[in-house]
Amino acid sequence: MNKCMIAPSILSADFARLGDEVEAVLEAGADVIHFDVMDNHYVPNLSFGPMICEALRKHGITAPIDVHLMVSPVDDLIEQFAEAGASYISFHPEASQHVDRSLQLIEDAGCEPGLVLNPATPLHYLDHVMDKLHHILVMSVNPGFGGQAFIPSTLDKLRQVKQRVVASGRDIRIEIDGGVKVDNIREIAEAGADMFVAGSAIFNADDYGEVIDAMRREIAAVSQA
Ligand SMILES: O=C(CO)[C@@H](O)[C@H](O)COP(=O)(O)O
Repeated sequence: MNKCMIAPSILSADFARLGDEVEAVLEAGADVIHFDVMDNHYVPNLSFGPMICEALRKHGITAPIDVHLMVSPVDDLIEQFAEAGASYISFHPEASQHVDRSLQLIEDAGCEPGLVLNPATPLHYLDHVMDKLHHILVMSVNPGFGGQAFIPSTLDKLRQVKQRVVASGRDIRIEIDGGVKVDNIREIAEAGADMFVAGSAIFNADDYGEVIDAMRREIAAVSQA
């Protein structure tokens, strides 16, 4: 497995200065830009679509863009995000009529496919599709808003996802999203995550680099233990 990745969620960025904000977190050491797409239907909030993703690419952002689709239906947006410059695209299985087909559409569009599991979404959604997954995103809050508190029961869920990934023998990233902070990232890493989405913890700080460095130190403490 490659190194652990820090993925700031731009949902907590200053939208009036989005290009500069994304450059700033990348300069501060982020690996991936996490892009939360909300449709005010699958989740009770509305965020941004493919035009903003394309604008970031035009602004010169070359880092991977990790698109998290909180939308229903799913398939219509896949091609649009691939054309807009998405690198990874994940969706919620209960929002897709045909999960295998949606995963294949992402792959065919040239992006890395992933599935997202809400805190109460059963793991059986992973059955029969592990061979198609590049990443599994475990939500540690209910989707729709930044700044929520981490739900502790998702640690056990992470451990179970990790077991499934190990049993599959495949190199599937395990991503965690929601309420990730410097003071809980170590136990999250211990439970099996290797890609960490953090919105408010990074963008609400005065010094993005300080938070990202502190997160990396906490994660490194697990690998050295
Ligand atoms: O997908 C979501 C929320 O639906 C997340 O990506 C949040 O944006 C993470 O924000 P913090 O909990 O880190 O503030």
